[in-house]
Amino acid sequence: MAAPPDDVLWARGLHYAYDGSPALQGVSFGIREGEVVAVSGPRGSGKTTLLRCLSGQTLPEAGEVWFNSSPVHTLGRAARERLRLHRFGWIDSSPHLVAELTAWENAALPLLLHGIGYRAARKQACAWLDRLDVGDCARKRPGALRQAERQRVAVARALVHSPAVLFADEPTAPLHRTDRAQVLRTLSAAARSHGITVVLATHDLTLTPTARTADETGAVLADRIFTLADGRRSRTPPAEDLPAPARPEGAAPCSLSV
Ligand SMILES: Nc1ncnc2c1ncn2[C@@H]1O[C@H](COP(=O)(O)OP(=O)(O)OP(=O)(O)O)[C@@H](O)[C@H]1O
Repeated sequence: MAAPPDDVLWARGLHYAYDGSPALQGVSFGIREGEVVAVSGPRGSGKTTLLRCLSGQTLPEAGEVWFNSSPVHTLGRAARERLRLHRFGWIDSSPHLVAELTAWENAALPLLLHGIGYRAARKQACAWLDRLDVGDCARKRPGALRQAERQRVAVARALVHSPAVLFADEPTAPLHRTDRAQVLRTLSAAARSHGITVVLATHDLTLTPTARTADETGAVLADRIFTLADGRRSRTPPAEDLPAPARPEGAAPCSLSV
């Protein structure tokens, strides 16, 4: 099947089931280079499974996933791991940092795994921590950081090697309301300023009483919203593919120097 010409990452007819219970039922998806797409839907609608299939962590039972000209769905485990290490970034809802390493060492991990020298890796990691407003935490270990600071370190780690595609799975779920919008704006602005494509799984506004504004879910920062329900793409307006609100150059508002 030929790739859509403008899509950096695309999938067709994805099916996946856990022990016979379907999580994805024929989902197709595409994202252009530099685009920020929010994957929305209620709990259990298949957002995480979709991101895992798109990023090569999970092989779909049927369907195709292509990253540029690479057929992710047919690559072996080692090739998919290389793809994830070099071309993708991943942010989870919980910041899984290495407790024994400092914040900058955690942020530098992808670079160190790429074989970049210690000094250069530290410089790049500290620059990202600065951009994400946690530069003063660089020498602290995760245990000495607040949850929001740990999540910013995890964001720095996901961006430090300038991945082609960043997958963010409910990255603000554990944060307080006041931190959510700021972390999302920072993430979005950092990705946009570096031309990084973003697939952001975010909970359904209507089902999340703690999220009072679209800004807190990332929806307002996205170029498009792709809505899932029961493992299928939801066709229910108005949530499907809403254009982002008009804003200069499509950029998210952000006061940080990213
Ligand atoms: N490891 C697993 N084993 C069994 N069932 C699973 C597993 N992971 C997910 N599921 C089920 O698959 C379906 C889709 O789950 P998924 O986590 O992809 O949805 P989600 O939209 O990300 O949900 P949430 O917002 O709660 O994270 C759900 O019914 C879920 O219970």
